[in-house]
Amino acid sequence: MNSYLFRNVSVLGAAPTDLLIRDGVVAEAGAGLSAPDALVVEADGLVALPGLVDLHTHLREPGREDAETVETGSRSAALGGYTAVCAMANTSPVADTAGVVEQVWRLGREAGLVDVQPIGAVTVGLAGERLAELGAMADSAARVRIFSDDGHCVADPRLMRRALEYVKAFDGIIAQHAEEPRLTEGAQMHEGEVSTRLGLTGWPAVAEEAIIARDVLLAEHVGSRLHVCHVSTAGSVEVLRQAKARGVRVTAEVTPHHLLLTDVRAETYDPVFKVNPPLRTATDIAALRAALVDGVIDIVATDHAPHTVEDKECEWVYARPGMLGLETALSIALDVLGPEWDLIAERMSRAPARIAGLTEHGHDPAPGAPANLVLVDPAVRRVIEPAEMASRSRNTPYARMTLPGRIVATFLRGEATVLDGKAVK
Ligand SMILES: NC(=O)N[C@@H](CC(=O)O)C(=O)O
Ligand SMILES: [Zn+2]
Ligand SMILES: [Zn+2]
Repeated sequence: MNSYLFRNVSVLGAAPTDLLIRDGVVAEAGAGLSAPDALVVEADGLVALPGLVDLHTHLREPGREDAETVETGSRSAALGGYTAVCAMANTSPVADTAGVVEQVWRLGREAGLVDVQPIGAVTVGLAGERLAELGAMADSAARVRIFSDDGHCVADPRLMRRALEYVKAFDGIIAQHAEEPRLTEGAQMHEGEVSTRLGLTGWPAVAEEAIIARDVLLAEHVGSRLHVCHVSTAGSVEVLRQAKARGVRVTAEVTPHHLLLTDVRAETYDPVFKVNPPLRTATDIAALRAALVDGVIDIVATDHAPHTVEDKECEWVYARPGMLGLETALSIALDVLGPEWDLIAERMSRAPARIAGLTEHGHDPAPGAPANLVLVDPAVRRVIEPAEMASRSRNTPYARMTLPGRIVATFLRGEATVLDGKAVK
């Protein structure tokens, strides 16, 4: 096992110091450390953060290895500064059995670039009809604690209630894709001025808000934990604000793209901007940003959703919804929040690690902490080139945009997964 000595690193923006990484932990911190056996990383100008944790990643394996694999998605994650990702269940076959979640978990260990924590499906085949074997997935080697039918909403309120009740026994969470399906039939983009002008069927904000309102009431009624995926509207923020004020056990995420891009992008008819929930308005963005700062929204999660060229470079109405996110998330956060390192560490590492129960992750780099961390150069501005991404897919909405921040190095349990901005394996 290698040891590393970071010279003159700024831990979360503090005055520069040295950090010694040894045996998988941060062994020492302080000025002028020496360790003759350690590999030296000259870290002037670099900021050390706890390794990022993504609560919402689509790795596509098993079933759509042409779009992403556990390995390529893990590499994408490491390059984005992540040390752990939660893999969504909408694979083929669906991750609705102990067998499939164990397979994904094992593939993650084999790739060895980030910790891959499988999410289990709530219902068999994501069909929304009967509960999947939640207990068996929880007891499996993958130790599943988060369950989600993401891509689909658990629309049946009785099923949602039973799922919330069921996972309470092992402090599990239901992560809901909040979309009332009857209100979004045929929907192509946010329902508003732009959809009217373009003549595309709208996805109204109320389709999200109505499900969140229902679910916080259900979670309150049964005393269970609810997590709301990809919150996208100002109205959702208000529902969550009220629920949290009443003490409902609800957490919520926002994606980088919903913090930055609006429905006006649909004017290009470029399906790279087609996503679920859809890009909303500037008013929504302002509310989401404020909620992320004040804590009504707990975390940033990427909803990294790779799709092949065939599924994406076609007419808007035929294109699959979804965008890449892992390799650009920290840059978007920096762009949106500025160098607010403590806030970024909280929303992108500590809080998601807490919610997911990933106890090895989300620790600030300090003596005794597991060495899951990332070194960022905030001074660099980089041009996003889809062809340079490690993801097997190319559907980034940020192509050719200039964004702040470069991930210089990522460490998983004290071993580099990224060095000099390049994946180690
Ligand atoms: N976000 C998306 O537009 N697509 C996701 C599913 C989802 O997150 O709902 C996908 O799996 O492609
Ligand atoms: Zn979703
Ligand atoms: Zn998703």
